[in-house]
Order: sequence, then C-alpha cells, then structure tokens
Amino acid sequence: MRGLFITGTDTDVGKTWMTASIASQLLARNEHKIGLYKPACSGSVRNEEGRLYWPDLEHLYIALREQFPRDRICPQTFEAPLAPPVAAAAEEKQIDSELLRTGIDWWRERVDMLLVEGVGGWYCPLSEDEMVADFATELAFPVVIVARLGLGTINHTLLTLDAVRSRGLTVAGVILNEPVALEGDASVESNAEQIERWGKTSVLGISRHDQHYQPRQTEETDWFGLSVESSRT
Ligand SMILES: Nc1ncnc2c1ncn2[C@@H]1O[C@H](COP(=O)(O)OP(=O)(O)OP(=O)(O)O)[C@@H](O)[C@H]1O
Ligand SMILES: C[C@H](N)[C@H](N)CCCCCC(=O)O
Ligand SMILES: [Mg+2]
Repeated sequence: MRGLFITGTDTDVGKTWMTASIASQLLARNEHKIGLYKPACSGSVRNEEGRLYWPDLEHLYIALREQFPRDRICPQTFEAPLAPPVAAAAEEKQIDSELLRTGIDWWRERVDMLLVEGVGGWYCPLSEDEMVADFATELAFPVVIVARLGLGTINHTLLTLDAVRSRGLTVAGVILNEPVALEGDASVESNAEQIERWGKTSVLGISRHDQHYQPRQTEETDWFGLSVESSRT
C-alpha cells in the first residue's frame, strides 16, 4: 500500500479539507482504490437530534463516497477539542497506541493508496508517549504540509519543513490553503515563491477560500506519483 501523510503548520489550517480534496481528485480519475485514515480525532459537535459527530470524520467519510465505515477511517474519537491524549484523559481514557497502528493495517488489503491525516501540527501530542511526528516517522510516507495562505505562513512553513526533514522524511510538497477568507493581504502574491525559495520545496497548489484546489505548475497534481510504498510499515 502506498501512502502520503498530510500534516499542517497548525490545527485548523485545512488538513481535512485538503485530504478530502486529494481523495476526490484521485477518485475522479478512477484508477486506484483510495483509503483515508485519521489516527485519532478530538472535538465533537452535537447535531440537531443531540447526537455527537466529528466534523473531520464526516468530511473524510463523504470524500470516500460513504464506502468505508467511519470507525475504520478513525478508530479513536474523543469529545473535547484538545490534543488527543488530553481529550482522552478528560474522559478518563488513554489513547490506544496499538490501535493507532493496527487501524492502518485494516486498509492494507483494501486500497492501493492511503492518505493519513495528522492531528493538529507536526509536534501535536498523539498519545501518552508520542507526537504526530513520531507516528509519521514510523509510517515513513512522504509528507504533504498544509499551510495557511497569508502573512506569517513563510515562518510557520519553514519551521515545519525543518522539523519534518529532521526525521529523515521526504517532503512531497506544500499546499497553501485559505480556511478563513482573507481581505487585503498582499503577502498572498508572494507566499508560494518565498516558501519555495527559502524552503527548497515545491508549493504543489493553492486552495483559495471556498474554491477548488488549483495545482501550481502542472495541469494536475500527481498525488499517486508522489506517494510511496513505505518500507518501514
Ligand atoms: N479552502 C477552504 N475554503 C473554505 N473553508 C475551508 C477551506 N479550508 C478549510 N476550510 C474550513 O476551515 C475549517 C478548518 O479546516 P480543517 O478542519 O480542514 O482543518 P484541519 O487542519 O484539518 O484541523 P484539525 O487540526 O482539527 O484536524 C473547517 O471548518 C473547514 O471546512
Ligand atoms: C481540536 C482540534 N481541532 C484538533 N483536533 C486538536 C488540535 C490539538 C492541538 C494541540 C496543540 O498543538 O496545541
Ligand atoms: Mg482535520
């Protein structure tokens, strides 16, 4: 099974938005079986009937055309909008480290490519004894960094690039996303060039607020080509 790991420069930068978009782009080509995985999800919302749901999970479930069970997309969910081990502790539970990993195994026989969405940013705690960075290092899939378009993103993206590379991982590229509509931010014109120049990486594409992802240099981003079969899993 090939894979890509989707991290972000922060929580709420649009990792889920982009993971769902990448899945839709791949599924539209109808060439490969695609799976989505979120090792743990925290921050539930109550619907009109009073039932809890996790917006990330719903978004990923719908992106996979409702073809896979929600608890395979994310086997561990917690109510509090906190880092997963903290959210788990609030329910007097602990993250199941083994399930973080066996949750991936379920997909192996079923799909050709798995997109794994991280939680928060690269150094977000994921369990009692590991951060997202540790989990992603074990997986060894190339890393896509979702960054916020706008002023401040150069610094956040360069810090994340350094941290990902310090683990010996390949950076597949950066996506600039606009989760909240920007007004009058002149930096958007130069964000991509600056990140490419200083970060020695590619900005694969840009997703403006409420608009579809636009690849930057090519007609389409070859997500399957950027993914690799991990030797370490
Ligand atoms: N390009 C966009 N246009 C419009 N809305 C967006 C866009 N990107 C993200 N959003 C919205 O911004 C919010 C945050 O995005 P998202 O949930 O994808 O962030 P995240 O990085 O996955 O956060 P988390 O750390 O909780 O997983 C969501 O409500 C999402 O629908
Ligand atoms: C609730 C939120 N949307 C995410 N699920 C969890 C983000 C945790 C971030 C922790 C941190 O880095 O400070
Ligand atoms: Mg998310």
